[in-house]
Amino acid sequence: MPIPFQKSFAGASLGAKFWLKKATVPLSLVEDPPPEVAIRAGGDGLATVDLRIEHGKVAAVVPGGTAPCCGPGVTLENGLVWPCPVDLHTHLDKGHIWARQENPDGTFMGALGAVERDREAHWSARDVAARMEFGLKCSYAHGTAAVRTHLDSLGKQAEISWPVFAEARERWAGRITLQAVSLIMIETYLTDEAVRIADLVQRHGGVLGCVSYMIQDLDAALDRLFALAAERGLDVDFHVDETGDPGAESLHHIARAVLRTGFKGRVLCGHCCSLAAQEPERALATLDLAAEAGLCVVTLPMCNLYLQDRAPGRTPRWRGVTLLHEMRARGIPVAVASDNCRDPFYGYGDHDMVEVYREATRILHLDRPFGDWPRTTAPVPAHVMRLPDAGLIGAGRTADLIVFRARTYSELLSRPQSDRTVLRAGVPLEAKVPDYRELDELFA
Ligand SMILES: O=c1cc[nH]c(=O)[nH]1
Repeated sequence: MPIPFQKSFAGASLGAKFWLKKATVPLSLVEDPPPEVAIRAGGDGLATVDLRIEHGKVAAVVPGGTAPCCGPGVTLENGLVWPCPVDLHTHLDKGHIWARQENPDGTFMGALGAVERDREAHWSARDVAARMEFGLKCSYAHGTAAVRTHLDSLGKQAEISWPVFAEARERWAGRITLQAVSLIMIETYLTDEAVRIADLVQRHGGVLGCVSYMIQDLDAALDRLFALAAERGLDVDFHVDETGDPGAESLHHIARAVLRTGFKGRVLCGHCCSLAAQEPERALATLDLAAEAGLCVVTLPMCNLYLQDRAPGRTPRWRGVTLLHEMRARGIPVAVASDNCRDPFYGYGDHDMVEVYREATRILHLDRPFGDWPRTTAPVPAHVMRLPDAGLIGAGRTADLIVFRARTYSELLSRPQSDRTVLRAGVPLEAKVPDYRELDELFA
C-alpha cells in the first residue's frame, strides 16, 4: 500500500521500484509530458501526475490518479515535485569569509577592495578548500545537482584555486557536477597573461571568463578572448556591466563581437544591471542584438539587490536587476542563480536555489503568471552547462527530485521549504546543511 506522506520521507525505505503519487509538477519542468497530462484550471501551469521510479530513474510520468492502486509508493497529497536545480553562477572560492572580512559600506567598490584584502592575506589552498567544501555541503543538502563557480584567477591565486577546485570536483563527482570559470578583468585579454589563463582553463576543462566593462580597447580585448576560447573549444562566461551607470554598454560590445567573430561556443552573460538604467530604446536595441548573437543571460537578484543603488543614509530607488522579461520575450535563454554567499559581495545566502527562485519571483515579478519561469532554475542552466541529463523530470532521466509539502506557488514561496525532501537517484537524501562552527578554525 502507498505510505502517506509524513513531514519528510528521508530515511524511508522505498525500494528500487515505487510510485510517487498525486504529485504536482510545473509542466514546463516535464520533458515531453504525455498529452493526457493536463494543466490544472487556474493552476499557473501546474499539473497532477504520478511518477514511477525504477532503479534510480524516472520510468514513467502518467496522469495523476492512474497509477495502480497497490504496490510500494508514497502519496504526496498534491505536494510539488521539481527537478533538482542547477546553480549557474556562484563564487565558491569567496564564500563565507564574512566573519573575517565584512563589506565596509555595502557597495560594489567596497566589496572589490574587501575581497582583494582577504585574498592577499588568507587564500591558501587550505582556506579556499574548506570554504568551498562548506558551500558545496549547503548546495547538496538543499538539493542542487550542478554548480558553476567563478574562481578569482589573478596572478598567483589561479595556481592555488584551480587545483583546489579540481580536487573538489573529483570528490563531489556523482553528487554535484562542478564547472569553473576564470574570473579576471577584461583588460587582461590585451596582455600575454591571457594565454596562460586560457591554457590553465583548458587543462582543467573549464570555461573562459572575465569581468567586462567599458575600457578603451574593449573590442580588441573581446576579439582576443573569443579567439583564445575558439582555439581551445571553450565556452565563455562574463560578468557584464554590474553597475547602475547607463553608459556601461559592454553587453552591446559582446553581442557585436560574437557576431563579428562567428564564435560558436555558448556565451553566458551575468548581471547586465546597467540595462535597467538606460533609455528603453537603447537597451532594447542591445537586447535585439544579444538575441541575434545567441547570448544566454543569468540574473543574480539577491546580490544585485544588495549592492546596486546603495549609498550611505539614502534609500535605494531601484532593484538592481536586469531586463529579464524583455530578454525572455526575445527568446534569450534566461536563468537565475545564487552568486555570492556570505562574502563582501553579498552578506547573506545559503546556496539554496529555492531561496533564489523565491527571491527572484518577488524582486523580478516572475509571477502573474508564473508561466514557465521555473525553467530559469534548472533546464535553462543545464542547457548552458551542457548537462543533458539534468534539469527536467522525464521518463529515462535520473530521479533527482525535490519533493515539497507545498502544493501551490503561494505555499511554495511563502515559507523557506526547510521540510523539503531531496531524492537523489530516487533515494531520500540524509545530508543536512553544515554547522557554521565548522568554519571557526579558519577565523581563529
Ligand atoms: O565575486 C564577484 C565578483 C564580481 N561580481 C560579483 O557579483 N561577485
